Amino acid sequence: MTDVSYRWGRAGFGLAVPQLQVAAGETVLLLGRSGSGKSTLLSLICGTVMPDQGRIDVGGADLCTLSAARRDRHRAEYIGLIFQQFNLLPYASVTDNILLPLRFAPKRRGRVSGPLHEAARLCAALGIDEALLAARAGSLSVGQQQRVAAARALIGFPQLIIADEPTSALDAASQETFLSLLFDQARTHNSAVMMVSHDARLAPMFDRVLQMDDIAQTLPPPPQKMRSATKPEHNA
Ligand SMILES: Nc1ncnc2c1ncn2[C@@H]1O[C@H](COP(=O)(O)OP(=O)(O)OP(=O)(O)O)[C@@H](O)[C@H]1O
Repeated sequence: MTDVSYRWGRAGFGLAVPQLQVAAGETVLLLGRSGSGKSTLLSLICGTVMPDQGRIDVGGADLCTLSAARRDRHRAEYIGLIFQQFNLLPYASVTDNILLPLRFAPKRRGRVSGPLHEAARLCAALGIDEALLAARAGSLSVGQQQRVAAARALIGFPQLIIADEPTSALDAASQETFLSLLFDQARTHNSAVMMVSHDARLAPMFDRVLQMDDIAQTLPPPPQKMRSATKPEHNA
């Protein structure tokens, strides 16, 4: 992204990012204090919020030039998402959850010759027991759900995997195991991974570590209008 700025509402939190690039296959950790705008930045990269100015290139297209419907399709094709709460469909099976993005992304679907086989392969690679493939996603442990969410993001190997605090519910050893399994899969297909966390201890596992304070500026609040100077006074 280049020269991007965004403000929530008229006078809400504002963020400016002069330059941010992620190379193919790169793993990037984005660190920053609570409220510094990490999730806002991820929403801009995903095209779920549109910048007030600037360019955001994902998969060879400037998101700002796409209609809302094309942006949704573009996101499904080029970005795999792992949310903090995983956002799995609790009543659907593990397999159906993993296959879901392929419904909205024909190019990703085209890269998967046998979807059921690929879902099972990803599960095995990420340490999900084969017996769980038919289980309801909502019946799984937090650690298992996180791996299913990773398999869903990886299927069809989009160019970019975005992960918003996906390991915050796990202990340190489980976090490391999860990340190394995720990175092994992403690297085999040159998918980049950009992950947000509060936890600087994860830094050595990543190719590059970015601090919000170094890549983004918080915008000052817009000037208040001088309402009292123009408003007629009422005498009681
Ligand atoms: N939907 C929204 N509407 C209005 N303001 C919002 C919205 N989402 C976030 N903000 C504001 O943007 C600022 C940055 O929030 P954001 O969630 O991006 O930070 P963060 O670094 O991800 O925080 P955390 O680490 O606590 O998740 C906050 O002041 C927040 O109130």
